[in-house]
Parts: sequence; C-alpha cells; structure tokens
Amino acid sequence: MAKQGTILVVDDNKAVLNALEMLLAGVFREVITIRTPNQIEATLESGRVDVVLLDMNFSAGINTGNEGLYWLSRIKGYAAEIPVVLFTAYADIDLAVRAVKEGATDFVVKPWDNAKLVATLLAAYRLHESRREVKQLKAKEEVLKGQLSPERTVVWGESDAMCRVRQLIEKVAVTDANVLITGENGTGKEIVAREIHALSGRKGEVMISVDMGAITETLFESELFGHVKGAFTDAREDRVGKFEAANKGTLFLDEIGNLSYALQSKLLATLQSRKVIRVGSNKPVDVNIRLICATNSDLPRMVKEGTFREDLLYRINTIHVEVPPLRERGNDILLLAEAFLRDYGRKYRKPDLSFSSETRQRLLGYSWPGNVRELQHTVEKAVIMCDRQVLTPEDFLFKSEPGEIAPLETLEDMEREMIRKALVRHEGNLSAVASRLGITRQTLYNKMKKFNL
Ligand SMILES: Nc1ncnc2c1ncn2[C@@H]1O[C@H](COP(=O)(O)OP(=O)(O)OP(=O)(O)O)[C@@H](O)[C@H]1O
Repeated sequence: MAKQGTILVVDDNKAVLNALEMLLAGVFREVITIRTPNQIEATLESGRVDVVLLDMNFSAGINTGNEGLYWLSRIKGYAAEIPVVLFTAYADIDLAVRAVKEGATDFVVKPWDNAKLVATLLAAYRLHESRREVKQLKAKEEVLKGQLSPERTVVWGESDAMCRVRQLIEKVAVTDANVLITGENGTGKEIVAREIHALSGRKGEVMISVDMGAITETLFESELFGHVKGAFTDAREDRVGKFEAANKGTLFLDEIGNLSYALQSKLLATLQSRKVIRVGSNKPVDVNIRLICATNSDLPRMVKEGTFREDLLYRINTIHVEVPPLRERGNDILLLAEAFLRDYGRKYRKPDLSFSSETRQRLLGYSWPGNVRELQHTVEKAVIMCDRQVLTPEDFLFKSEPGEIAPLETLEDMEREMIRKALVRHEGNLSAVASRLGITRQTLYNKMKKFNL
C-alpha cells in the first residue's frame, strides 16, 4: 500500500510515541510526534497535517480526560476539518460519546490493537481528503460567483412576464421544492437558479452547478456520486461527488435534457432514495440537497417521444419556472442594456456612456435570438469599440435578422453593408473579412474608416 498523508501523534508517554512512530511510519508518508499538547497549533500551522491522534490524559495522575477534550476543542477551533482520533487508556464509554459529540472523529482504547488502530486512522485520513475536496469545490464555486461580476446583479425588469417569474421565485425559494427552470439559451436560467438559492434557507451553504450535457457516460457516476480509491484505474484517491459536495445546499443540474436515457434512471434512483453510493463502495451516504434543474429542451415532448423518463420529469418538476425570451420582455431590453452599459463602462473605464435614440430603437427592434447573453456581449463589444460617449448603431455589430433586407439605395450602401455583414460573420477577424471580400487588409481598414465601421 502506498504511503500517504501526514499524521500528528500527541502523547506524553515516550514509549507509546516510539511504538506508534514505528507502526505508523509504514502507513503514513510522514509521522510527526509531540509530547506536549501546547505545540499542537504550531505544528498544525504547517498545513500538512491530515489526521491528529490525540491522547486524552496529559497531566500525570489526573486521568479525567478533560485535557484531551480541551485540546480537541482547540484543534477544532483552529482547523475544524482535520479529523481528531482520541486515544485513552480507559475504556470510558461516556467520555468517548462526549468526545465524539464534541467533534472527535473516533476513539481508540489503549492498549491498542495495531490493525484496528491503523484502520481507524486511515478512515480518518480519507475523511480529511473528502472534507478538503468539498472545501475546494466550495471555494471554486465562490470564485465562480465572484467571476460573474460585474453582471452578477439580476436586472429583473418591469415586464409582466418577468414580474411573474420574480413573484413565483420569491414564493418557492423558501420551500424545499424541486424546481425546473425552462427557457431558451441565454435567457438567464442559471441566474434565476442562483437567485432561488440566495433567497432560500440554504443561502449560507453552497450551490453546486453541474452541466449535464458535458458529463460523459463513463464519468457520470463518479462525477455525481464520487468514488473510492481503486474503484477504477484512474481512481487514485477517494473523491466526493457533486451530490455530496452540495450536501445541505443546492444542486443545480443544468441542461438536464441532454442526459441519456440510461443515466436518467441512475439519477432518478438517487433522487428517490436521497442517498448516494460512491463508485467502488457499498455504503450509502445520506444527502440533503435542494434540487434545481434547467433545460432549453421541451421535456414533455421528449417524454412523448420516449427520450426522457416521465417519472424523472415528475420528480424534478414540482415547480416549473419558465423564463421568457428577451424579445418578449419589451422595454426590459433597454433596462438590461443600460445596466450592462454601466457595468462595462466601469470595467473599461469609459464613464457616462449612453445610447443614442436610434440605438435604443435598434436595440428594441432586434429579436435577440441569443437572449440576454447576446445583449450582454453586444453591449460589451460596443463599449470596447466606441470612442464617443453616445453610442450610435454604428458602434454595434448587430447580427442581421433572418429575412431582414436593409433598404440599400446606393452602391456605397451595398459595399458598407457587405463589409458590416462580413465583420459580423467573422466576428471582427479582419484578415478573414479581407480574404472573404477579396481585398487587402489595408483596403479593408480604409473602407472601415470611410464607412465608420
Ligand atoms: N436578468 C438578468 N440580469 C442580469 N444579467 C442577466 C440576466 N439574465 C441573464 N443575465 C446574464 O446573461 C448571461 C446568460 O445567463 P445564464 O447563464 O443565466 O442563462 P442560461 O439561460 O442559463 O443560459 P444557457 O441556456 O446557455 O445555459 C449571464 O452572463 C447572465 O449573467
């Protein structure tokens, strides 16, 4: 067995320390031994310790176990995630129960049985690995939340459609009901899910998002339910799955419509039992999650076509929130555009930007097939490209509407329109545009300048 992790052994008996050092050196990569507990915190400072084996009695002659409980609480106060196994010469079950209640992971009685002690310490080590992973996942989520800035604040708008969505969310957030959010791409389904979480009693816990469309069949179980070391070739360590990581919080399953039929059954079984079994283990672990799913697929139609399980749809669809497409939100388009303009104006240090009235008409008249995401990107690009404070339609690379025919009156109009379309199609890549139009980059530059593109 490969040695792994660092164990800290705290015991004032030198003979015990020597014996443990010899035994544990065959199991752990590093064994640190100390005889006085007031060195514990300094040792933990290194950040290397995975498990502490702590004697309960230190002051000679006073075997009440209180010293152990005192140092246990100090360790928990310093690094709550490090498992502490207590060691006592007295088989005192009351003390064991009290210690476990106060945060000890387990309890071993002296004289000890080597195999049992090693098994207990290895279990504690694995527990630490899981806790560390959950902590990392949570930290990642926090970073992700932070990265949503500056567009993190939800702009609800004033349209009836969005007011209804908001009212519904406020009502259901406080319940633990499963919510299914539907809507076209980019309408804000994830932002709605985050809002439900933020308004719920679970707001102090993490929301873990999983893109179901990005998970392969082979990794599904290990990603969602976790695995134990050795469960398959690449499983070098125990690993928590997203379900366990979201415990006490919210699990957001995005693109649920992309899940294969076989995986839908596995997901359903877990949702029904509220327990997960890590791959390679046979021990079910209880999970307490609030489930939010999102999709842009028509799930009832998929049920009819036999590609989505009806029982899974019932399970995830206790409350249904439909986020309307941007084109149905009327003036909200401008409210959102102005919010993005303020955010990106700050980000790119271009304060006091505004839209010309022609631009506002253009923004309102466009159909926004990519919804809020497209609006956000469009405004960001315009802010980057503009060099005046009032943004005119020329600052925008509007995508052409299907079937839209611009009233082109002169040859110059046509030339300008061809260049504009090529710029949109090639996302501003000037070399590609020049080659597509059969002109040099220099000519393209000159024409762009002439046409104010
Ligand atoms: N009401 C809103 N207020 C502010 N920003 C919003 C709003 N709705 C959406 N956005 C922004 O638009 C972008 C797309 O939103 P989000 O990812 O929530 O959409 P989605 O419907 O989950 O997209 P997809 O279907 O592609 O997963 C994000 O950057 C988000 O911050």
